[in-house]
Amino acid sequence: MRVSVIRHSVKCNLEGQDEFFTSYDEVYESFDGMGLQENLLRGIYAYGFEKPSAIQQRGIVPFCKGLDVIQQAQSGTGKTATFCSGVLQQLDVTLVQCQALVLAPTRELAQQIEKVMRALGDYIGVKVHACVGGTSVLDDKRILQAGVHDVCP
Ligand SMILES: Nc1ncnc2c1ncn2[C@@H]1O[C@H](COP(=O)(O)OP(=O)(O)OP(=O)(O)O)[C@@H](O)[C@H]1O
Repeated sequence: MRVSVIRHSVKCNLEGQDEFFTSYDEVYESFDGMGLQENLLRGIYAYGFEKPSAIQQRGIVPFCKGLDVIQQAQSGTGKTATFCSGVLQQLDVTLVQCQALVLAPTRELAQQIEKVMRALGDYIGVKVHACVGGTSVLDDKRILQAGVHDVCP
């Protein structure tokens, strides 16, 4: 399914119906209206976000509903916070085991995603770790063995 808005598009593929796309055109103009858990909302506001960006208005809720979401938007439009919010909303932090794997094409991006995930998930108590080149594999191993919810390799 494809929603196209000027320079922003969110494609959502409904699970089990991947042969065709249908429109998911709900727009949420505030974070409050998205049905996010309170501690995630606190993290979002504490990070300084007041109003969702265009891609966030369209992308966070379908992500939280478990739909497959492809986001396409220009750099700096808020895609990272969109999928971080979607991941954080669905985590069960009482289970200290890896529940999300975020793949990024560069070390810098993986570390940036780790930072945003940790900041937005601060009040949830999320444990995030970026596995990137140039750092100790032994440290990675130790941290992963101790348990994390989210890994950004
Ligand atoms: N709702 C928001 N309110 C205020 N600032 C925001 C909001 N969403 C994102 N930002 C800020 O805008 C900047 C760009 O956001 P982000 O990195 O999520 O964009 P992106 O689309 O993932 O960019 P890129 O494609 O370059 O990775 C960041 O500084 C982020 O903190």
